[in-house]
Amino acid sequence: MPWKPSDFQITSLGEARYNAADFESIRNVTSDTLFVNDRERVPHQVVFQEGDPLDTSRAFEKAGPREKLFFNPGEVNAAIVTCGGICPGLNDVIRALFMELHYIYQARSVLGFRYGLRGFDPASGLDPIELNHERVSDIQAYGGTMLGTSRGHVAADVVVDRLQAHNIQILFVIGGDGTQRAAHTIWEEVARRGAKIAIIGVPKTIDNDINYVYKTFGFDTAVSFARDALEAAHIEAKGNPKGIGLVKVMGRDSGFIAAYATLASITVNYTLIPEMDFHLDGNHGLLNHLEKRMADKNHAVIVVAEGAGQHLLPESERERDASGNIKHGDIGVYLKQRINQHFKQKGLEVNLKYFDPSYMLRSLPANAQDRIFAANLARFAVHAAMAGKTDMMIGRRFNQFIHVPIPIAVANRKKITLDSELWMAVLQATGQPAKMF
Ligand SMILES: Nc1ncnc2c1ncn2[C@@H]1O[C@H](COP(=O)(O)OP(=O)(O)O)[C@@H](O)[C@H]1O
Ligand SMILES: O=P(O)(O)OC[C@H]1O[C@](O)(COP(=O)(O)O)[C@@H](O)[C@@H]1O
Ligand SMILES: [Mg+2]
Repeated sequence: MPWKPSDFQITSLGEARYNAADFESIRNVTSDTLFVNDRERVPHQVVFQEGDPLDTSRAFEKAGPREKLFFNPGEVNAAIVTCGGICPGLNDVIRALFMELHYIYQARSVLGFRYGLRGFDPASGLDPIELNHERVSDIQAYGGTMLGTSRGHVAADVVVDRLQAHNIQILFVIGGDGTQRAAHTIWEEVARRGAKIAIIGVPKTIDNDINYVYKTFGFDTAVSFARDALEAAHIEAKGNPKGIGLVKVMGRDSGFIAAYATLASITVNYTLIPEMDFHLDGNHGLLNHLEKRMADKNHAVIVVAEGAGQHLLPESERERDASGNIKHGDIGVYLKQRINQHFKQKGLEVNLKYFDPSYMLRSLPANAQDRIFAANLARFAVHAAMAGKTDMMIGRRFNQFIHVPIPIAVANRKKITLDSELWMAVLQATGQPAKMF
């Protein structure tokens, strides 16, 4: 999508009306030097040609506590909702949002809407819960989200009716690309009504496919778990005559989990991701290559992302989920069948062990890195909201937390490019051919 200067402008609810320093609790933790002003920018690119000027026309607002606030914190009723698939760290975000709102800004109340956008629909019969210290204090120890989540459409006017009925001034929307699109439509409805409600996105996805967040929370935890699965597959492959370990991991449209788990484990011989084209048959196809490797090395490990090789599957297997996302056919099971069939037809022995740890790596509590990152996103989200920013998501680039207008964040999905350093590293670590077709 082409960038226009106006794309970079963060939407605000209006002029700042309060001084953060007037509020005792904020003054206690925020020194003057910590305040970030609205003119501080993080450039879109940091690599440039010597002699060429750095293009600063495309830059993001730097996130952080503002000296001037739009809301009087003590009058704020905030709400939180988690949408889409679960992910390690969701509870850390909820907990940190509550703690920052309650203890630092001393907001009046924090409500948690249940089971994603569905919780806003009166027809669902789901009432929001009032969060307090006791309710959130230990939730980080558990995977999933204490609020529940869901997929499926709920009209923006239904959501805004409910926000207004509860006199909410700030809504934190934790979710992936679909959720951020929903957040944008909610903001459009808020703006249409001229309501003073800030809509702030916190990016969440196990697939790590959201732009302008170098890595989403939960991704690190998922990669560690996927690495364990790859190592188990390697042990099975080496421990059995003519062993093949085949592991399917999540990654609907982007193969980041497969790629990073490959690099973390270095036991993988073939990494198959949605971004690559590959064939099974033919001279250059995977099966022929695998046959040669098995003759040579007697074992192999393959990791496949769930969205890889969909062109190989029958069309009829493709459905959509309640949110409209394509439900992929099971490439893992298909590969298992085709590999077994290939070796059987050739009269060659093979012992294939199939691992499908996909849901397991989403449901874990966050590891140390993800916990730190998730809580930081939450803190920066509260700072942005209190300053009256809206229709934006917290991102992170070049080690800086930034404000990303939601339309920019969802304009493109983050994917692995096949000429990237990441993919070169995967090719080097696996030794697989750059083309398998
Ligand atoms: N384009 C869209 N406009 C409005 N709401 C959307 C849109 N896409 C998804 N949603 C809603 O956002 C929520 C989460 O979306 P989903 O795609 O399931 O997960 P994720 O946010 O993790 O990508 C669902 O309730 C879905 O209906
Ligand atoms: O079965 P579910 O819960 O709909 O989730 C499956 C999908 O969720 C994901 O784990 C993450 O997707 P989201 O980021 O959209 O939540 C995908 O990798 C996977 O295709
Ligand atoms: Mg999504």
